[in-house]
Amino acid sequence: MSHDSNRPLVDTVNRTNLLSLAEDITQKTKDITEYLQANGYPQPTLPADYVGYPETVEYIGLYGKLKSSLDDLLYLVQGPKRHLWDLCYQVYESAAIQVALEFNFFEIVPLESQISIEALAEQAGVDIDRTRRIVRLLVTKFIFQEPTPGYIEHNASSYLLHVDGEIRSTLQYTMDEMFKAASATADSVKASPLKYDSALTPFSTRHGIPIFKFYEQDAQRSIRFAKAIAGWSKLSLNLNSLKESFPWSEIKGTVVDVGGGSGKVSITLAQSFPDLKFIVQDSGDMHMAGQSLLTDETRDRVSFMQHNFFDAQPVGDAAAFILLPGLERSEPTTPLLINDLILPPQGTLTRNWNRGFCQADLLLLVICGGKLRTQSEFAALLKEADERYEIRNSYPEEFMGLLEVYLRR
Ligand SMILES: C[S@@+](CC[C@H](N)C(=O)[O-])C[C@H]1O[C@@H](n2cnc3c(N)ncnc32)[C@H](O)[C@@H]1O
Repeated sequence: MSHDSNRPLVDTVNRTNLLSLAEDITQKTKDITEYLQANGYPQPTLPADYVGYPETVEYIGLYGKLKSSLDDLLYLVQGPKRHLWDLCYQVYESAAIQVALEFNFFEIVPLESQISIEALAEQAGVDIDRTRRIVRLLVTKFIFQEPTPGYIEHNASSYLLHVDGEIRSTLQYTMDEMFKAASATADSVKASPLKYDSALTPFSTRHGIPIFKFYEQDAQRSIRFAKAIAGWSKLSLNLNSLKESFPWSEIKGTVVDVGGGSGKVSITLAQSFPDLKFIVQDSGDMHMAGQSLLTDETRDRVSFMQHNFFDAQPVGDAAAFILLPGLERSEPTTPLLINDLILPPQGTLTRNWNRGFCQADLLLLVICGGKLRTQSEFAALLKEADERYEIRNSYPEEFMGLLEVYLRR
């Protein structure tokens, strides 16, 4: 989605009037209903296995506008005390999801039928009392349902966590190592209130070592992290926009995907551009998760290489580098493609979109002392590394931005 479509439109709604907001919500709901009808989508009724939501730019835009008004109405109707009350309880809701994930509740509850809470507890190896209390809180948050007292079945969200191991990994690593790291954020700021870097992060405050050292030492969590990154792209990122934002069919040869994780991006590109080969470089054990993502049409063209991107780049003569370069030894036309979020200028986004960017920005702070950057901040950072870097194109597509950078020769 281009940011233009997210910019606040001239807004005639009185956002501090309940009925004015409610009428706006009715109108925006009608817009969605009409969009679904006109484009042949069913109206959502949410059976557990329902996955029919359009993943189109138009639908995401319509949904975002409705959500903004729903948020405004809720805040107006509940007021600050209830709002702060809810914020406090978010911690305990996360605690419940943490236990459900750790003890495999999502896989234990069968796909098509109910299970008694007793049987769930027994298979999970947790006492009935705590199992019951945890699932009952989750049911109120649209995770599982309890159609008959004492019996649990999937709703659409828990169903997705049952069937999709990558999305499940995204929730698991978030509620495990990342949630623990996030809870050490104030401690980390206290330890160094006026400056931060990639060594002093909430993650290292909580776990004792920086994030990628942590994964180097823990093969199981490293594989889960690779799957989790692939899961993120299913939940929020639109890989299609990456396919469209650069003329991949015009380059020939090998693309080096630096810090490419499990290779999800390369494999997706390889499926659409059969003339390109990819080398996925990563310092961790990510390739183990990547092997299982390969398909027959991509197996010969996507390879994995363990490589620390702080060491000299072993591949020269590449067609393109995603993220970090070995540009000196490649043609001057070889682009460095930085695939990252590009922060739009402040004040140009709706609150929903702004929240999404701010959340990702804090995630980077917590895990590696990183941050989101605007295009001009990227330009300044690149110049710090080498004066000759030039950004020639940018595609600030929602959460799949791309900067096309060249080394001037
Ligand atoms: C957020 S993930 C991105 C994965 C992939 N590019 C994607 O978009 O799906 C960052 C990746 O960088 C890798 N990484 C971190 N430090 C590295 C280093 N020093 N050398 C190589 N890879 C590194 C991590 O192992 C991880 O897979």
